[in-house]
Amino acid sequence: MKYISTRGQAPALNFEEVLLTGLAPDGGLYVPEQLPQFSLDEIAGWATLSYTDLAFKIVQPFVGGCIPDADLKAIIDDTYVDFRHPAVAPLVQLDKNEWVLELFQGPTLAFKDFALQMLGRLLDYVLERKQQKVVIMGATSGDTGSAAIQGCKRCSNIDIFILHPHQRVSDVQRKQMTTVTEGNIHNIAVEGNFDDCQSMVKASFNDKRFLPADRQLVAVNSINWARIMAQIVYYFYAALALGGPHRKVAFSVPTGNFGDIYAGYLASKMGLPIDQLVVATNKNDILHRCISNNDFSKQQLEHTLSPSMDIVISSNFERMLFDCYDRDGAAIKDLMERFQTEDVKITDAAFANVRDLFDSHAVDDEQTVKTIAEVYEASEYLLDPHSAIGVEAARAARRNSDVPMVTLATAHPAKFPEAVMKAGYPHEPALPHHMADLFELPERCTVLPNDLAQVHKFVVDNITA
Ligand SMILES: Cc1ncc(COP(=O)(O)O)c(C=O)c1O
Ligand SMILES: N[C@@H](CCOP(=O)(O)O)C(=O)O
Repeated sequence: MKYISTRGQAPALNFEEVLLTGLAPDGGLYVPEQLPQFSLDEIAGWATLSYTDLAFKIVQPFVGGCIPDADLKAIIDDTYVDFRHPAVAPLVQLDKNEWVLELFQGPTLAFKDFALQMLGRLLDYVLERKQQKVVIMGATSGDTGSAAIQGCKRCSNIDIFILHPHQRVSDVQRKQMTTVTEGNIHNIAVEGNFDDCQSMVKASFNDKRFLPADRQLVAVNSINWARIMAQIVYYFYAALALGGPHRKVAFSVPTGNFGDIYAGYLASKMGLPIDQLVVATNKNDILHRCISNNDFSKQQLEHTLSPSMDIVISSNFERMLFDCYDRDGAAIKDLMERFQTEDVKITDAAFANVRDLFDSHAVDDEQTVKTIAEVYEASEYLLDPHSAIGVEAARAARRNSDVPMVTLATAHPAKFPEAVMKAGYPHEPALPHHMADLFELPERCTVLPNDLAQVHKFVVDNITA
């Protein structure tokens, strides 16, 4: 399995190389040259597999022999041990043909654990084998950071630096990151927004000269292909549980960096019959405007009750556009470079492709709160604000009520007490047992200005010997 860049000018890599990188040297993102294809009969044969056995079937072809099967199987078997539900990703029914897929049963209570528990173990395995030390830089709007820290904190070959927007993540999210005080974990609160953090991380990948020569820079954000790969699995798992592949299923996905829904799009390209993919956004609705109206113009980032989706510049949309432009790397390079400085439109042909693949809907804070309240009233099921946006978008954009519609519940409501209590829930939702002492633990975090040179100095000064 080879991985190529969306901008067409970088050397192809194998899985191990792509795991240990971030952006391609031409500024693009890596994607598989060819996707594995599964027949309906093959997929149907997986209906009784456990989550981990299914994950192995889907992940193994992407690894392309870089890790022996027995070792890969052991890594995947270990990946979900800390999930709190035996199904790993349980489905909960809200109404006739309306479901939520709970992706928050992992250690940090968000869907990011699915990929970052695996990524941490893959990195540990590969780095031990190569006896190599690396630096991780990641940007978070609240959830990737803690999931990456939990996934990687035991890896002695990794120093991890996580940038989050200062005072713009929830208290639970911040404490999940800053109370992990192992020496190789560094939290940086940037005086800026998530886009600022993400653009500093991407700039670091584009020019790595700030790092000592013996350290490679590795990504934990969804620019890292391995993140996307692990997220494909739960689309198959949910569809199989609801009668797939011989019955189509629809998905609604709370969206920010476009990694999660892109994984759903890949699942369908790999052979899973999916009826509809709904891109659900908050008021930061560039993706909704682009998908519905070919308006790909950047607007000021707004802070909302769903802070993890407060993202304007969405990394993985480029991966999807690459396909919608018939894999024309030069056209994507031109489009993405112009997108930095001007309002762009995608070509008519690419727009038609996008419209074929996705529906979209944007939900503001007022409606988010209303949906949390309505769903709780109707079924006593408490949604977090991100998942509520997914449910609301599913209801608004749904095309066929005979098809099961699955909303990805991307976070646990206890991470976002503000939104939940605005919806009339009488108290802060309880944190699961393993986090009961979160608010008593000491925190370690460094506040830095929105300045790349200062962030780089901090990174270099804190790399362990
Ligand atoms: C809780 C939650 N929901 C949804 C999203 C959006 O997912 P994606 O960035 O993969 O589109 C995020 C962050 O990315 C998140 O943390
Ligand atoms: N919502 C994310 C933003 C980063 O997204 P990623 O999937 O690219 O890591 C977060 O919670 O940090």
